[in-house]
Amino acid sequence: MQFLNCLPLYWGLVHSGALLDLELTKDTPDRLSDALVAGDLDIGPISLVEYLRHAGDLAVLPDLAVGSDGPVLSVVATSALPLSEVRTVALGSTSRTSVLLARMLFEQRWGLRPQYVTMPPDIPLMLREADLAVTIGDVALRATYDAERAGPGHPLRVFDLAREWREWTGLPMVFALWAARRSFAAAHPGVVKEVHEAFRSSLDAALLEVDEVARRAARFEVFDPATLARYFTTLDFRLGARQQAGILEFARRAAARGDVPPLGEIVFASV
Ligand SMILES: C=C(O[C@@H]1C=C(C(=O)O)C=C[C@H]1O)C(=O)O
Repeated sequence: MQFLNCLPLYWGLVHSGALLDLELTKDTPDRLSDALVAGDLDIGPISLVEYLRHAGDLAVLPDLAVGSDGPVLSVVATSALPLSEVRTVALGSTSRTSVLLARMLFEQRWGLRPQYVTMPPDIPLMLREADLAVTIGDVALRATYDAERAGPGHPLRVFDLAREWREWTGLPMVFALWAARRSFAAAHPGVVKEVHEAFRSSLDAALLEVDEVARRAARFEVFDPATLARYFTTLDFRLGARQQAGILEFARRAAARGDVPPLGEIVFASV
């Protein structure tokens, strides 16, 4: 995914030369999700909502996710107004899960009924059309840091949607996971295992030397090394019991609203 959040996952692939014989694809999460579902990708990251819509066709790679157990810094609602005065909401077009999370929070947690419009993820443009903007990824991370740096004088309020979810449910939020199409996993178990191992060890290596990863990444990103190191260690890449409980709770609430079919169980690929 062409977001900073995946850099630790891909970091070690470059060093180890793993997966060089596979074709790697880079795109926004919404497009990668569509490609996996359509069968144009065999293994890839998938936004949680899209997983829930197609769980029957997919096998989840264990122990790999993009989420957070508390604030995530890069999934935010931004507004010049207090929430109670928000009437219109612009939802960023690269997100599937965070925009549904935002709707749940508005409607079920805060008891508000704003009008929604979907737009490309550009906060100034979104705030020209709507009272509040929901964005993910690097744009959202920038908004968090601008607000932190400016302090109380900042004209915009920034709401971290993973923090809101955690306060609401007591659980981590999982935004994306990795999955293979089940037909592919059945036909090529060795490839799924190899890809899983490559990602896992890449991630472990990156998190072990996170300051070095942040320092190098800062050379070609707008964020400084300390900011990047904090972000990489804020993200939760695990898919353990708590994260799975977070997924099941999100699935239950999303199904109750009619946004996704009910989730039976999470079927994992054997690796
Ligand atoms: C934490 C993030 O999670 C992302 C949120 C997604 C979504 O809302 O659909 C999809 C992929 C994840 O990368 C982020 O992008 O900042």
